[in-house]
Amino acid sequence: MVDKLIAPYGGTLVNLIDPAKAAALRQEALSLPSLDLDWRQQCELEMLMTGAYSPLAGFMTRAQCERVETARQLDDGTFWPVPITLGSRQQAAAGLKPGDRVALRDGEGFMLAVLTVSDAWEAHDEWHLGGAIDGVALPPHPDFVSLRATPAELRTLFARRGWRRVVAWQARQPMHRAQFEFCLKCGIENEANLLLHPQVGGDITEAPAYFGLVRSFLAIRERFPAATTQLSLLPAAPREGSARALLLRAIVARNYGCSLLIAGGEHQIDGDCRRGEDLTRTHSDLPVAELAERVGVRLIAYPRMVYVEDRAEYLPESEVPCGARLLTLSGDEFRRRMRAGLKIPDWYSFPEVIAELHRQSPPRERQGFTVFFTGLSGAGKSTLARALAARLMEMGGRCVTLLDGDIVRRHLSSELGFSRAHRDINVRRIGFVASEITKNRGIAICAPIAPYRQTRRDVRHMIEAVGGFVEIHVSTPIETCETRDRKGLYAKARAGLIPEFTGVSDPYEVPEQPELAIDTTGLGIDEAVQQILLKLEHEGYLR
Ligand SMILES: Nc1ncnc2c1ncn2[C@@H]1O[C@H](COP(=O)(O)OS(=O)(=O)O)[C@@H](OP(=O)(O)O)[C@H]1O
Ligand SMILES: Nc1ncnc2c1ncn2[C@@H]1O[C@H](COP(=O)(O)OP(=O)(O)O)[C@@H](O)[C@H]1O
Repeated sequence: MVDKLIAPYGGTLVNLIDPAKAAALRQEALSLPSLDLDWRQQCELEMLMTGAYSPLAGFMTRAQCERVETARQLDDGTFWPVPITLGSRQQAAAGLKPGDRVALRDGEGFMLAVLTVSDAWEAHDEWHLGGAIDGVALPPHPDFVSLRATPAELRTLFARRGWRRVVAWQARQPMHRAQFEFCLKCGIENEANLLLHPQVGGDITEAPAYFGLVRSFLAIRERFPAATTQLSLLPAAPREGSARALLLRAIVARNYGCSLLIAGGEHQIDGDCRRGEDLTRTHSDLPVAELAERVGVRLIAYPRMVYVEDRAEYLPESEVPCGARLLTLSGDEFRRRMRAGLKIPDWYSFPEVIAELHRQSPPRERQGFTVFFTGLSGAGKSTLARALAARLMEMGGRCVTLLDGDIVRRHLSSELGFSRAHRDINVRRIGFVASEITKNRGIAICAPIAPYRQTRRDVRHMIEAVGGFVEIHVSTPIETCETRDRKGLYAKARAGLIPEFTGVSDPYEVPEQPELAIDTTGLGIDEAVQQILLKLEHEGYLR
């Protein structure tokens, strides 16, 4: 049995923040240029400053990157698998040269560190900066404060609890029973403690699923023996699942005090469980296990785990008795059931974990969505939007917001006209408000002309990230609209009294793939609304 926690990679744990110097650095930064880091760069900086990337003490220079790419070595010959770099497209980065100092800030201007530039080069339309870091403060994380710990803090905690051999589970995905059982088994077989280290680096405003992930870990933590298991958040940004990235994770695990790392075991988008063997052997161009040994961390390949019904337990496939009845659920089937709100069997995942995932992304009928009408003036957008809102409110149980053109132009866009630029601003504002409503699980109904394809596409992307988006092209031809001419605008436009009038003297780009197209010529309003309701029902938005 080992008698001490594994030493950090390179021997000493790096800590780039000296609180005694912070005030002086902040003062100096008043006269320094600044770079704003995006969330990914902030993650990398945090990993450097806390020593998770020990022995690195800054971003790599070009020569160091090349050496890592070709020989996988740092200057002193230490093995290192991936370049750690800082690239920026900001103007402030362009003029920097070796010897310059630059303040690194988060998107809000909060100061994180000062970088002393030792190399600056241009590649892929970006300025790359290498150099040493003087840390001022870690990026602020207002969420899950009690679950955050630096490598030094975790090491102190482990030492206090008498932990000497720790196995890490670094995951970007929720843990189900197969992974749970395997982690338990690893702990027992290796006489090791377990660090559950979900990888949570990301932009929380863009990826709200992160909260559900962490809550699902809080739920499953209760299933592990409390005395031997620790849950903490790893502020690392996602990387592709390559062998090199795995080796970097091994270094990170070591710096956090772990001498064992479980490799693989997460569900992939393509539906199958990624197996440790895939990473350590089959798909690798590197002798991964050997290199991991140089890092000092033993990789434990996650095998294919199957549920053996007769024994009511999970086993690695290789240990399954001959002829045993097995149960499996593919990743695709799991996601289909989650989307539809169907039951997930208890043998697959713990009910409290599923409950957290459901809370985070409820089935479609409880998600927010936006119905986005687009079409010419007089096509019937407002009429249909109002009638649809009324029908949805009549059904009850959902909050419906109508963002009709008139309302928006009065309250949000009163200063705007009808130039292309102004129409774009108008439609993007509508999209932003609708995305907030959708994110908070309401129904937004929008009815602008929205004549430009690209703008509509951008709005769709923004909203689809947080819920549903249903585009309805009210495709009533201009002849009908002009005959209706409810407000007399077409007559005025033809007479040249209104410039830039959509369909007359301004373009309307027809939607290519709307969820629904409705020509209201000779169609009753009720019939049209019925078509929309059927569509919403069919897509799963309505019960
Ligand atoms: N030049 C010009 N072109 C088109 N429409 C005009 C114009 N000038 C005023 N109006 C009136 O404004 C309404 C369209 O505003 P929107 O906010 O929906 O337009 S846009 O999406 O920003 O293009 C539109 O209302 P609807 O008839 O309800 O579509 C018109 O009544
Ligand atoms: N099936 C239908 N759907 C919507 N509007 C219709 C329909 N049939 C006739 N109309 C009439 O067409 C006009 C559409 O005007 P409006 O809804 O203000 O259009 P928009 O908002 O697209 O400018 C209204 O006078 C409405 O009564």
